[in-house]
Amino acid sequence: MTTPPRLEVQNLIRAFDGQRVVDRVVFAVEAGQVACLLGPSGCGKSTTLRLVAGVDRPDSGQIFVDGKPVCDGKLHIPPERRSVGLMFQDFALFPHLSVSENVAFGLKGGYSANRARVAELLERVRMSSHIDSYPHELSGGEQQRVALVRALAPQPRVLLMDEPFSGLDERLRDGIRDETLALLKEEGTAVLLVTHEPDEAMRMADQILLMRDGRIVQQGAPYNLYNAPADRQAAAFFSDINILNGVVQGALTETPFGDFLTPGIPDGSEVEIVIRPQHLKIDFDRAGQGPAPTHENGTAALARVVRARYLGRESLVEFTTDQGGIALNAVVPGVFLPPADTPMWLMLRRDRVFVFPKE
Ligand SMILES: Nc1ncnc2c1ncn2[C@@H]1O[C@H](COP(=O)(O)OP(=O)(O)OP(=O)(O)O)[C@@H](O)[C@H]1O
Repeated sequence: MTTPPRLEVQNLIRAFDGQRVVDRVVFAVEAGQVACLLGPSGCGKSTTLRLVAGVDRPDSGQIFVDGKPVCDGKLHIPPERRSVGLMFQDFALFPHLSVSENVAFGLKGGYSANRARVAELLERVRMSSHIDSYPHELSGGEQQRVALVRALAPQPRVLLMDEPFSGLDERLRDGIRDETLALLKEEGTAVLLVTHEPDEAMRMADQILLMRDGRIVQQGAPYNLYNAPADRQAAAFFSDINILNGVVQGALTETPFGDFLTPGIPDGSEVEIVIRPQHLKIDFDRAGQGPAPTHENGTAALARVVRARYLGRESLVEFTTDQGGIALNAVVPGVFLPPADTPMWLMLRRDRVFVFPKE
């Protein structure tokens, strides 16, 4: 017999004032997996999380924990009986309780009956020396670590996290994210984490659930979402993008960068050819001569520099192609600041190009 997923959600629908903010949402999270609900503000991420937590009820759909229903058309198991831990944005620790008492809060028998578990968890997040401190004596990052182990102390089957790192200083964030991830993996908890930051989802998730207007528009490993986005908006969510517009003729679309295969799209349809700025190749002009076409990069097109800016780790160079006046941005590692009007040859890495019917 196969083990059911730790968390499974089937056809979840929730509407406010007749407007669906969660629309036929389906996903599953396995033990030891981090799934990130990712999407722009207002797309329904927090509402989905609240439904799973049990603090709100869906209009229809089912939620299962370890294969057992906790919510369906009739059944509504209250939040405290779902084996689900919560860690929300304002992870407020109880100010009148010490660190050890905070961590032991959800444990039967309190701190005195659970000294070993509390000590082990605090050790795990390097907070042992603060065991008797009170929340106001801790930094934001320290409070966050205590909040994490408080949520994990009762060994929930599923941990729900809503923008848990958003209150932290940016320099602290990466370290705490990595530490959190290591602890979650060790505990083997299934995690559903809400974020609107693609970088956070890429860093944390085994599985990204990309949401838009209440629906999950794509789900899969970070690599797949980045390298095989479902549509233009999904591509644009993870980085800036360049778009070349074209029209299909005989399963091909002609551009200054050569022809692109557009099979399955009817003749005369408009398409968008999308490429991320870091996937453009740039070559110098040699008296009007550019690089020869290649299988990997197609045909080179002559372009002029509009503006170049240094961004720290990389440089952003804006171009316009001579043919067709197409505006294209290229991201180049390090310092690369050619003056305006410099002619250069651009190529598109064919394996990094996405073709979508125009939306
Ligand atoms: N109790 C409610 N009553 C009416 N509308 C609500 C309620 N809760 C949420 N909404 C609406 O549902 C939509 C989705 O909200 P939700 O908080 O789930 O989005 P989100 O993706 O988590 O956004 P954010 O990242 O800004 O928190 C929003 O338009 C919001 O105004």
